[in-house]
Amino acid sequence: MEVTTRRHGKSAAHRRGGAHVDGAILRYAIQVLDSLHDGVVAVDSEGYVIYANEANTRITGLTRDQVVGRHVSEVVPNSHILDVLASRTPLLGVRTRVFDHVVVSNIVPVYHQGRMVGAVSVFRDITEVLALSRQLDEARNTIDLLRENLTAAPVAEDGVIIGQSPAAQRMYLTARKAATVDSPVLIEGESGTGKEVMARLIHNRSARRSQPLIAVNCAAIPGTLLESELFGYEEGAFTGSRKGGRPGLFQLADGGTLFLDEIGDMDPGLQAKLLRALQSGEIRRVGGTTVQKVNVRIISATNQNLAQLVREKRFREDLYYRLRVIHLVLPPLRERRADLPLFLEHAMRRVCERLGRPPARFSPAALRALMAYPFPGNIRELENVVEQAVVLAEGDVIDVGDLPPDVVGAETAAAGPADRSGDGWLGLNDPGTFPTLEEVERRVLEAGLRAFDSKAELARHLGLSRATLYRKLARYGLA
Ligand SMILES: Nc1ncnc2c1ncn2[C@@H]1O[C@H](COP(=O)(O)OP(=O)(O)OP(=O)(O)O)[C@@H](O)[C@H]1O
Repeated sequence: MEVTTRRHGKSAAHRRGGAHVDGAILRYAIQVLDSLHDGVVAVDSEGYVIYANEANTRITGLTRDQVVGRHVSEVVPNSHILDVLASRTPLLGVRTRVFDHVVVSNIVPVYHQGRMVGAVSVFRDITEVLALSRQLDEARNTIDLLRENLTAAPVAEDGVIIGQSPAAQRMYLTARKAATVDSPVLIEGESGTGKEVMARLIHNRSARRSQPLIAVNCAAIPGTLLESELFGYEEGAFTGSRKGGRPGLFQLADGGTLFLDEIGDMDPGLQAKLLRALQSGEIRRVGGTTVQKVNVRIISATNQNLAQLVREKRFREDLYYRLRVIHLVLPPLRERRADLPLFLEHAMRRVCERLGRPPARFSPAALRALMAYPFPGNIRELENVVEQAVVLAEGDVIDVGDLPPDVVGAETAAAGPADRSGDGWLGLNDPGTFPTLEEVERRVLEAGLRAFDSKAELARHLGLSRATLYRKLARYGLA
């Protein structure tokens, strides 16, 4: 390779005389190239490597001996140097993966006396930059998530716990919107998840709040009786009917809200009459001939899967869609563990007030046991457990011994070494209880939240970034 300087117009080799100076300058130039932080690889016009600097070794892990003299395609199969040789035009800012590094290169053809003699690639390792930018993205996501949580709904309102989990907050926002309109609302959820509480919250925030909210449990009243309960009856409609007849709940709720609990248990004949009343906005008393206009907002609830009842033809499809204009699904407590401390504290305050006792608190061990218990009866069961414990406790600290045996047993079962080590812990012994991967992930996250002091520690242990852990927790309503 000939190296010349043009500082004084003449070649330095010519001025200082011969090969000795060329050699010195060449050595100096090579020192310069080797001291660069960026990698440099030069190839001849056929693509054989004639030079690679030290940074190339640091970045690619390949020594000079492994590179120089070999064809560039053997060294880095996806190298863009060959493209430059073929096109004879520079390629700037091109990104290439070299083994486990990502580099960004500027590749230019080298000309000597008008003839292309090769190409040189100067590249920079951006692996770390990419990793940092990924971390920055994750940090941004976490900030967004936290900001969303901070600016979202309150955690409690009018004695109703909303909860902190994103699922609960979303549900609350839907309920708040539901309060601004008159459309029918269907609330689904297991027993004790707070369906009636939610219905009252919607009514109390709506323009109808000064009018009555009438609640009726459709499962508790036999079909024919329920019809006259809902629509009222005329005098003489049936044996034993009251003189002058009686107004129905629709009439009593006029201007307000009618809460139809356990709607899934309504018999098919009555379903048809209810649908007619909702479509026309008119009701007809049992035994009556005239119709009466009513202005009633319907909120219905069920702990059954109404869509499934529709599929089984046990619930009218047209009525289902009529009732389900706004659809709220209340999660069971086991799917919103992050909200458990709020519910426990709320129940404790209420129970102590009701019993006229000074405020009590849970010992850490009692709290751990409660956090491990699945509460199949949901918030209602949680309230009963707290009341039982407060009644049994001697002082103002509720300890494990004050909790019902079921609750304590659950923790032992969840944490017992024999259980945890065996496949039985996840129900892997039986196809009937065999979990999906999602269920396994959820259960591991739930257990992790109990086992580790902080989410940062849990994320580290699971080998997840904090943002990924937060996203997963949010997905399962555990954030
Ligand atoms: N968000 C909440 N905040 C505070 N307490 C609640 C909340 N939700 C429910 N509760 C309490 O839990 C108990 C059960 O609530 P609710 O009767 O509304 O449940 P439900 O889903 O309608 O039950 P069911 O299906 O058995 O009728 C009530 O005592 C209620 O006060």
